Amino acid sequence: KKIIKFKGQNLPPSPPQLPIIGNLHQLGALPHQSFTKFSKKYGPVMLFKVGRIPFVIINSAEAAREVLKVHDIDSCSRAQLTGTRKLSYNFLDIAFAPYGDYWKQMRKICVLELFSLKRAQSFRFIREEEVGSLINSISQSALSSSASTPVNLSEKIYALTGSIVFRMAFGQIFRGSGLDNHKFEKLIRATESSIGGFTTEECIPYVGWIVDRLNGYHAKLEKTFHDLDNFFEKAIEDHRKPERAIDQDQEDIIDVMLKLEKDQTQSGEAQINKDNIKAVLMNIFLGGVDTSSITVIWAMSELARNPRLMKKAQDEVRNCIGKKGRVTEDDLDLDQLPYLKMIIKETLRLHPPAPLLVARETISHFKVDGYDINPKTLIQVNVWAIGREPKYWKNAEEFYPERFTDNSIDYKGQNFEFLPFGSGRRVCPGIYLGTRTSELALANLLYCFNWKLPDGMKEEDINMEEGAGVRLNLSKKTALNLVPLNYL
Ligand code: HEM
Repeated sequence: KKIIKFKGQNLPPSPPQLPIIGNLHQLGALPHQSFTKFSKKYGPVMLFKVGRIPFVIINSAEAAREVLKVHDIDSCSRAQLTGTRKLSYNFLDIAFAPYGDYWKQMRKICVLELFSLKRAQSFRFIREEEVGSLINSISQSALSSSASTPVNLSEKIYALTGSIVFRMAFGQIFRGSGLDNHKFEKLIRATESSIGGFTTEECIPYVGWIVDRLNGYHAKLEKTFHDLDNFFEKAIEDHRKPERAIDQDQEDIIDVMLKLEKDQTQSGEAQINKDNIKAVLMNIFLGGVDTSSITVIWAMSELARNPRLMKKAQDEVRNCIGKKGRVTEDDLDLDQLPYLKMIIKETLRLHPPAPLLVARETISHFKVDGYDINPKTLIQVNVWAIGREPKYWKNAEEFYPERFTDNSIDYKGQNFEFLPFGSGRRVCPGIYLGTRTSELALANLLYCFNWKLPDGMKEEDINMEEGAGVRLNLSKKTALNLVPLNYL
């Protein structure tokens, strides 16, 4: 039937497939890297199959523009997968909800209420306090002599973004929530590994369920759901308690969602209920914690490898801030730290936290680069490959923030050679929140400390390999350990 259906179509080229599994064996541990290699042979638009599921991989800015701009509406749904269905309370979230009226409504709430500029700025005190705690905790390891001990910066930065997102979503309850950083990280990792990917049964019908049963997929999914749900349930119920009275400018995400729920119930158009709130909270954890921490960790790794850039960045921040003691968000607003912002851009170019964006599912037929793309095809835009393509970037593999001097290339989704936040209808709504957190943390790390490599280590020894295994986000394989020396 399929041969008849697709007869006469010009499908994108594919590497040879094996029966049943298709191209599964060719994806490797880091699929974005495998796709980049294959595109040298098969071109910028390729068709892969994982079992029976067709994926189109986009590896050029021109093709990305065709998909995300020209055919945005034809390609802006999401696949309805088992793990995602469960953890999103049957697609009541924003990130994984299929395109339709429900998603449009949630996206509107998200843009106008949850992540608006005003709301994001109201969380400023949280970001500044938590960055302050990070600096204090590093200061304890940083004696002014060379006897300081290395700190595991990866762990510290992850704890920072975790605490910020936690407080934004739940108010003050992190430390009293019964979850410590470690348990919290485990829960997020478990959620990440169950979401966004397929079960074997989805790829290989009839027999795949045996593999899912043997590897305990469903039991793990149930446990993750149960842990997450218990936690959200308690947080929401705590917020409903009558004794909770807070000022409007101190509202967290749960407060805002509960207020919307109440308003809608009163006006008789109830759309939001507890499950919607839980699903949105899940998105905020997945979208907000890893992405910003990964950005700061890669940025510090690149700078530690390159003392010239590290000094230039520190000189900029220190000349601007003087003896004030801390960098605040006012300093970021005043456009006084252009080099710092270029470092964040360059980090997002070489190390985009979501190297393949979030897979989109096509709604209708369209053509890209002359190839037919059919409905129900998954599309993955390889922004990692596009960000390293010599056609768009001179000395593309080099970390060189100066490349952003005097040009208007930005990450907001209009420059298709640089798409760390995606583009079009599904573009990340957390751009401001994500970049603010990363900039503030990096600026303070550079301002407050001089950084040395642990004894016996040279710049070229810093391991810059990417970590495999997590489906959505691309972290550094090994932790970054550096020795802090107090500057002030
Ligand atoms: C450096 C930080 C961040 C990066 C690099 C990033 C990247 C992305 C990317 C690539 C997408 C998919 C876009 C697409 O499908 O075309 C996305 C979607 C999303 N992000 Fe972010 N993100 C960041 C921070 C955040 C933060 C802080 C939040 C919220 C607290 C957030 C919430 C979301 C949500 C809800 C979506 C789904 C949008 C939809 O499908 O309509 N992100 N993000």
